[in-house]
This record gives sequence, C-alpha cells and structure tokens, in this order.
Amino acid sequence: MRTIDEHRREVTALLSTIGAATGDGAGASTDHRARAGAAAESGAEDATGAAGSAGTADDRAAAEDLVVGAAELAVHPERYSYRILAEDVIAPSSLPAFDNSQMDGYAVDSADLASAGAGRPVELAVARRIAAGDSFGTHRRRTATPIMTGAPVPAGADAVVQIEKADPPAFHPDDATGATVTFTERVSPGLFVRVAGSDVREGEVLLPAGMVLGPAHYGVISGSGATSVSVRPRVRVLLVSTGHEIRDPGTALEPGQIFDANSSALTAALLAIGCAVVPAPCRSDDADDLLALLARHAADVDLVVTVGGVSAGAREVVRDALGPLGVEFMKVAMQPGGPQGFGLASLPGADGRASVDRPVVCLPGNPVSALVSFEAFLRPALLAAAGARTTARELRRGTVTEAFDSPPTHHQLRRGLVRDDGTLELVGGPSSHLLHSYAGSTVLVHVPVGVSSVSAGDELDYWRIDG
Ligand SMILES: Nc1nc2c(c(=O)[nH]1)N[C@H]1C(S)=C(S)[C@@H](COP(=O)(O)OP(=O)(O)OC[C@H]3O[C@@H](n4cnc5c(N)ncnc54)[C@H](O)[C@@H]3O)O[C@H]1N2
Ligand code: MOO
Repeated sequence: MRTIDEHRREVTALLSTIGAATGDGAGASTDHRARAGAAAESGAEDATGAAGSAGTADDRAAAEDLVVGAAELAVHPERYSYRILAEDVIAPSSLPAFDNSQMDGYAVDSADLASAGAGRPVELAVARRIAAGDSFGTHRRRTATPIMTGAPVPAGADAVVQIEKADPPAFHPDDATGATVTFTERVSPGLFVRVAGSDVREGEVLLPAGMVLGPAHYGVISGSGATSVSVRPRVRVLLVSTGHEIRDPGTALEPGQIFDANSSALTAALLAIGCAVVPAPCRSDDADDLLALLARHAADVDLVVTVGGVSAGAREVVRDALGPLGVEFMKVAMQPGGPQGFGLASLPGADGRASVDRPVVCLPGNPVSALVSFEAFLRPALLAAAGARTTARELRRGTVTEAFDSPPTHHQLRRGLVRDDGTLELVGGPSSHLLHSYAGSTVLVHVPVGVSSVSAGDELDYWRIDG
C-alpha cells in the first residue's frame, strides 16, 4: 500500500507529460496545449524523465494571449477564471508613475516649517491649487501649494501637510486672493509623498510566471498600462463518471438507480482550478462501451479522469477497460479514497483512427472518496502540470473538539469546520457516501497513519477546501 505523498508524486509525474504524451496531433489546435517542458520548468515534482518522451510537443503553443480590461472581464468572465501566467510580466511603467500626494492638504518645502511649533506658527502664502490629473507644477519657497490626493507633488515641495493640520483647516475658495495658511508643526521630508516606483519600478517583474490571476493581479496589470498577458492554455479534461446505476438528474429512476453526483462535483472541482472539462458519463458496466466513449473524445483532451469502477467488484468497468491498456490500479493508505488508478494509456482512436496515448487518472466512485482524491492527488498534480507556482493547499494546525477513532493503517481525512475560536469541529462520520456532510464542511482534517484514537484537545493538520 502506498502513502498519500507517494501517490501524489506519481500522479504529478504522470501529469507532467501533458502535451508531450499527446503527440499524435489528432484534434489538437496549436494554441490549446501545454508544452512538454512546461511543468518541468515550473518546478513540478518529478517532472523530469517522463516529460519529453514524444517529439512533437514543441510545435504546440505553451501560452495564450489574454486581453486584460474591465470590458473584456465583464463580457467574457469565463476567460478570466483561474488563469495562470505563462511567463513573467515585466512592469511597463513604474507605480506610482510620479511622486504624488497621499492626502488632501498643502505641499510644502519642509525647510520652510523648520521653526514651526506650538506657539511658533509659520504663515505661508497660498499658491495655485493642484488637483489629481493636473500636470507637474513648480513650488515656490515660502508658499503652501493646495494639493489633492493623487496630484503630482510640484518640484520644490518635499512634503504634504494634511488639510486638518493647517489653519484654517479647510481650503480657501479658488478665487481667493492674498490668502495665507498657518502651520504649527514641523514636518519631515517625504511626509505623505507617494514616491514614484515605491510599489513597483519600470522593468521589474510585475507578476511572476505561474501566478494565478485574481482581482489584484488584473488590477495591477491594467494599472501599469499593460493590455494583455501571456497565460497557460487550459488543461482539457475528459471526465467520465461510470456505473450502470447512475442517471442524469431530471430523469426518472428505476429501482436501484441513483442520480449522478460525481459528474457535477468533479466538473466544478476541475473548473475551479482552471481546467476545461468535457463531462461524458458512461452509464454502462461494459468495458467495450467505455472504450467506445473514450475513442470518441480522447483525442480532443489532454487528460482522462474516470470516477468509479476501480474496486473489487465482479465487474469493474474502469479496471476491465483500462487495465489492459496501461493503467495500473493500486490501494493508497487513505480513507476515504483507498482504491486508485493511473497510467499512460494507449486509447483506441475513433472510426479506425490510430490510437492515442493519454494520461488517465482513475478515482473511486463513492462521491466523498472522489472529491477527497481530487483534493489529495489530482488538484496538486494538475496545478503543477498547468505551471502554477503554488500547487499545495496551505496546511494549518487546529485542535479537535471531540474524541474519535481512526484506522491506524491509513491516513484518514475527516470533514470539518473551523469554529470562530479556531478549534476544529467534525462534520458527519468517516463514511465515503456522506456527500451532504462534505457539502457542509470547509476543511479536511488529517489523521496520520499510526494513530488509532484522537482525543478532544489533540492537534491535527487540516486544510481548507472552500476556496
Ligand atoms: N470488496 C471490496 N469492496 C470495496 C472496496 C474494497 O477494497 N474491497 N473498496 C471500497 C471503497 S473504499 C470504495 S471507495 C469503493 C470504490 O468503488 P468503485 O470505485 O468501484 O466505485 P463504484 O463501485 O462504481 O461506486 C461506489 C459507490 O459510489 C456510488 N457512485 C458511483 N458513481 C456515482 C455517481 N456518479 N454519483 C453518485 N454516486 C455514485 C455507487 O453507486 C456506489 O455506491 O469500493 C468499496 N468497495
Ligand atoms: O476508501 Mo473508500 O474511498 O472509503 O470509500
């Protein structure tokens, strides 16, 4: 039996072949594949070796150009979710681009206020007002220049005094003549001046390759004046949930049949990390039916994920169909999610076309097992394959609120919630059919191998699953 870490490493190594292994070119558009070296370049674990085994991957684009702008984001939101930078973005300009005021107030030369203090007011003549958007002005000594937040600090001024600290503590009207203002505090040079380049300098790395783009990233891209960035193509996943008992929600069930939960759950999980998903359930336990389904779709995807049909039943459609084609099945010392399979499979082509090699990952069919397996293996491996800088969820430690048993031969992943006081509350039992309990959870709590009982107050690792 293998450990969670061993299995994750092997699945990660397999998925690092995405692009390289799909070297037949069938159905591939050149701008839609990750290149062979992509995962290796981004530091994916064990990415060497397996990558580069097929020669035609280099002619596939490793990146797509993504136009960045509010209108595009609003009109095509699907293009912008979970995009991963293909290369470093270099800052085309400094941020801020020029020295500007952090406050509404008066730009001054700090030397003019050197003698100011309580009972020692310094009175300055009020100069012409500068607003945000005005061009660079010049500041004369022994004056105070009214300046608004974001306006360029005029040459000759080196500090800004907030309007609240001035006397009077409000701006004079535009048309006031001969106005003066009084200050009773010294100021240090640089006070409330946002210096050009203090956030990022022109030519520096604005965002590194592998960054997953979110609101602040899109903002800083636009704020620096860039209009597009280079992102990784989405990894295309064929999702095959299996079982002759599963039916589409909305249809009538015969006795013994159940609605398909896994297709929706795994599609959502894959979309959430930026994959393009082709859901194609196989409602049959016949290996030939599954192979025919794979033949129809495999050439158009980078990865096949199956769900169900991997345990020890009399007919296990996934084992039966894919075992002979190169997929290995094994048990991981994890509960739920014990039975697993993966491998590079030589899949039949449609309509007599040549077979295609595709990485295949086989998850167990119990819905909680499938989602936990996604969390433990598929998610990190796919993120590495897609070139993400961070592939692992952040591990935290928390104190559990109740005692429970755990199988000492297995890692156990229990579902739970983090209470307001930071303690961990378990949700539902350990069984892998309890999908409703999973839906009410925000964390997975890890009980390591070797632990047979946990007491209230014990500390365990956990990670969030709600983001
Ligand atoms: N004799 C043994 N039996 C089982 C073992 C074992 O080691 N020896 N392992 C158990 C464990 S652990 C798991 S997990 C499951 C894995 O089974 P399969 O991957 O073969 O999955 P299925 O048998 O197809 O389904 C299991 C369970 O989940 C339900 N299911 C399947 N697909 C869906 C779906 N799309 N939506 C909702 N529910 C689904 C299915 O009806 C079954 O109840 O095997 C144990 N057995
Ligand atoms: O290990 Mo299974 O995945 O409990 O249901």
